[in-house]
Amino acid sequence: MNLVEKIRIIEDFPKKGISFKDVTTLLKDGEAFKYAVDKMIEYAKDKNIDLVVGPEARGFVFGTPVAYGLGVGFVPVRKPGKLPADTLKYEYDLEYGSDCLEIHKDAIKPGQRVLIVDDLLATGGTIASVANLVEQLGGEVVGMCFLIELTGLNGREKLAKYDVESLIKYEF
Ligand SMILES: O=P(O)(O)OC[C@H]1O[C@H](OP(=O)(O)OP(=O)(O)O)[C@H](O)[C@@H]1O
Ligand SMILES: Nc1ncnc2[nH]cnc12
Repeated sequence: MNLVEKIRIIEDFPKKGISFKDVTTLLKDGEAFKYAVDKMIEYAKDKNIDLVVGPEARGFVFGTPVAYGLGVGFVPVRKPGKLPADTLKYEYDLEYGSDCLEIHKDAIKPGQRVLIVDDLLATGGTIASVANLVEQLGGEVVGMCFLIELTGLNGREKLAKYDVESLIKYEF
């Protein structure tokens, strides 16, 4: 199956100069969605994963079916103020300003093997922050899997010490 055909590209969204890769057109195609999730499961199945971790919001959409397929739990990394129990916070820089992500302090036990899943790797800022939170809790990031990678933004450089997989690559 050619997953590229399932991604809608909207130029200059959400602002001028951004070529937005819309995954909703893939998600609404059951066969394509299953194929993409199955490919992610295939990548992870021999890595002895204990937990899948995904960032809000599109990381939930791909991370939860991958966790289900691997027969393991899913841990959400959320935007500020959304998680009810004690959290660990990580603030990271954006092109303009900064953002913050949170994880429950009791979400990961030291030594657990973690797969991080998200829909898209751009600058790598989000997932580098997710990996930092996982490692602060003693988790071991044994793989990262994305539906889409924007290779021109060099997100992999931020993730150089990790095993990174993406199913679809665009330059930008
Ligand atoms: O590699 P980066 O430069 O960090 O960009 C990639 C992130 O950007 C999007 O999340 P965002 O929070 O923008 O949107 P969402 O809430 O729709 O997931 C996307 O889902 C990735 O998580
Ligand atoms: N170009 C892009 N398309 C969709 N989601 C994104 N998140 C960051 N950059 C993106």
